[in-house]
Amino acid sequence: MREAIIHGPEALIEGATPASNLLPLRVEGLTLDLGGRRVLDGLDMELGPTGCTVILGPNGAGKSQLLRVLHGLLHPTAGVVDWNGVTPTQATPRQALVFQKPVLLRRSVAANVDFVLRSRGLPRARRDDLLDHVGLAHKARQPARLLSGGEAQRLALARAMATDPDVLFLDEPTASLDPASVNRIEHIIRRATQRGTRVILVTHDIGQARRMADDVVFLHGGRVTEHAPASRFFPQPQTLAARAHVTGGLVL
Ligand SMILES: Nc1ncnc2c1ncn2[C@@H]1O[C@H](COP(=O)(O)OP(=O)(O)OP(=O)(O)O)[C@@H](O)[C@H]1O
Repeated sequence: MREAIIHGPEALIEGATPASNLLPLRVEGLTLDLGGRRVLDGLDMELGPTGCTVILGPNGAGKSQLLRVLHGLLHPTAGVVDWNGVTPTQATPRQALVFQKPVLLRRSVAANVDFVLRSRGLPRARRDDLLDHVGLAHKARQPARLLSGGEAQRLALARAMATDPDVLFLDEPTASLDPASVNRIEHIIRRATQRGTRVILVTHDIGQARRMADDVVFLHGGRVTEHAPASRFFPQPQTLAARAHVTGGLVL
């Protein structure tokens, strides 16, 4: 049996004001079967009110499917997902999920943000600030399909932040981006966290995990095998699998 090290919600991150009453998040016995396969297997965890949680784990561990269940896109086969008394489906409108491959409309950069603002009945006047915030104001009239990978990710972030979500899920937002683009996106995420947005980030970039994480959830075989503050996780991962993952070894 795998060792499970679960810690409760962390203290408030200094300087951050929780914008949300969706936290803490409590997950108990979360099980998800897909295509006759058990993808999440009795997963338990609890996330505190502020900061950035990084979810680490090898390919196929269940990280992306976990984000989908927490966000209410997939219904669990069994178990409890409790957003402070609210179900994932009820919580969905107050959350945003950015996929690894940004989903953008075949319209201009500006129209991509306008679409989100309009769909939520929010003033279009916010668009210029949002584009400025992600460094894309000068590309507002350009078709979104002509953006580079890093620019497209930043536009996806602008769209996600247009609704001022309480919780922002990011699934490998900087995969295959150059170091400067990674830096810009990390800066945007950090500012969101400082403003009180709760960030839950999946990444395979251990350097990024070290830079961004307040706490780390290590997922293996559809289970949380370790959950600890980053300051404790990185120097001393408690499980063999987490140790191997952090040092680039083979996770069995
Ligand atoms: N629709 C599906 N039917 C059956 N199995 C699925 C389905 N979708 C995902 N899976 C399986 O669920 C497991 C977890 O997938 P998931 O995408 O969550 O992994 P991950 O940890 O995000 O991996 P990666 O790091 O490679 O992105 C994988 O083994 C995958 O093959």
